[in-house]
Amino acid sequence: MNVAAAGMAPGGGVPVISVKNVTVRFGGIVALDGVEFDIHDGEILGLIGPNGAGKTTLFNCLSRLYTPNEGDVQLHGKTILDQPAHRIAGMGIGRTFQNVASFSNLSVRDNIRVGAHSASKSDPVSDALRLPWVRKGGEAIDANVNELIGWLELEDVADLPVAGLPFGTQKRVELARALATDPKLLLLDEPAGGLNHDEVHELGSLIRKVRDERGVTVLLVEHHMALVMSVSDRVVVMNFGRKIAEGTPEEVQKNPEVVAAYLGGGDA
Ligand SMILES: Nc1ncnc2c1ncn2[C@@H]1O[C@H](COP(=O)(O)OP(=O)(O)OP(=O)(O)O)[C@@H](O)[C@H]1O
Repeated sequence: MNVAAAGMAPGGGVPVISVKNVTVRFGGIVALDGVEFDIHDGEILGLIGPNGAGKTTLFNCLSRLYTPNEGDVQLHGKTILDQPAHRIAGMGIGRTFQNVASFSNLSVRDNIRVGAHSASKSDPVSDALRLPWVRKGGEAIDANVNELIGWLELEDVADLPVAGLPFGTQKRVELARALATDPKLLLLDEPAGGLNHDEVHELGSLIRKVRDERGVTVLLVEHHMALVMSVSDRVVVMNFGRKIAEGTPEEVQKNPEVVAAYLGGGDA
C-alpha cells in the first residue's frame, strides 16, 4: 500500500492533524491558497514564512478561530470544522498565544487551574453545588496542576501573581496553562517573541522536552529561524498563502524557492 497516498504517517497510523486543501479569503485577499500538509504523531513541525505568508491565518484555522472557505482540517482523521473554538481543548488541542494571555492578577497556580478547567466537563451550576463528581474532578485537576508546576520548575513562584514575574517565566506559565488540558497536539504561536538569547535556547529545550517526556505533538509557528531549525523534525514553508516547501530543516534551508522568498521578503 502507498502510505503517502492513503494519508498515513510513514510509520503507519493516521496523522494527528491533516490540513487538506485549505483556502481562506478575506474579501479579495487570498490569505491561504490550497494548503496541504500532515503532522504525524510525536512530531515537532515548524511552520515558517515571511510576513504575510499566511501563518497566523493557518494557526487560526487549526485553533478554530477561522473556518476555511474551502478544504478541511482533520484531527486523527475527523474534521474539527464542525466544532466551535471553545471545544478544541476538550478535543485534545492546546494552544499558546503570541502575546502572553495569562490573567495577570491571578497566581501562577490559578492560571494553570483555569487552563485545566477549560477541558473539564464541569459547568458553573455543578461547580456551585459542589456535586461529588465535581469535587473528584477538582482533586484530579489539583494533582495535574501540581505536577505541571513541578515539571516546569514553577514551585518558587506558584502562589505569586503572574504580573511582575519575568517575561520568560510568564511564558512558562502560558505553556503550563496550555499543557494543563493534557493536549495531544500543542499549537505554539511565536513563543520566542520577546525572549532573549538564553531564554530562546531554554525554550528550544523545553519544546523538545514537551514532546519527549509528555508525548505531545507540536506545531511551532515562529519567526526565530535558529529555534525552528534546531527543534523541528520537519518544516513547512509558506509564502503568499501557499506552501512552497516541506522537508527536514536541512532540506528546506537548501531549497532555492525558500531562499528566494526570504531574500525577497527579508524579515527573518
Ligand atoms: N482579518 C484579516 N482581514 C483581511 N486580511 C487579512 C486578515 N488577516 C490576515 N490578512 C491578510 O492575509 C494575508 C496572510 O496574513 P497572516 O497574518 O496570516 O500572515 P503571517 O504569515 O502570519 O504574517 P506575520 O508573520 O506578519 O504575522 C496577509 O496578506 C494579510 O494582510
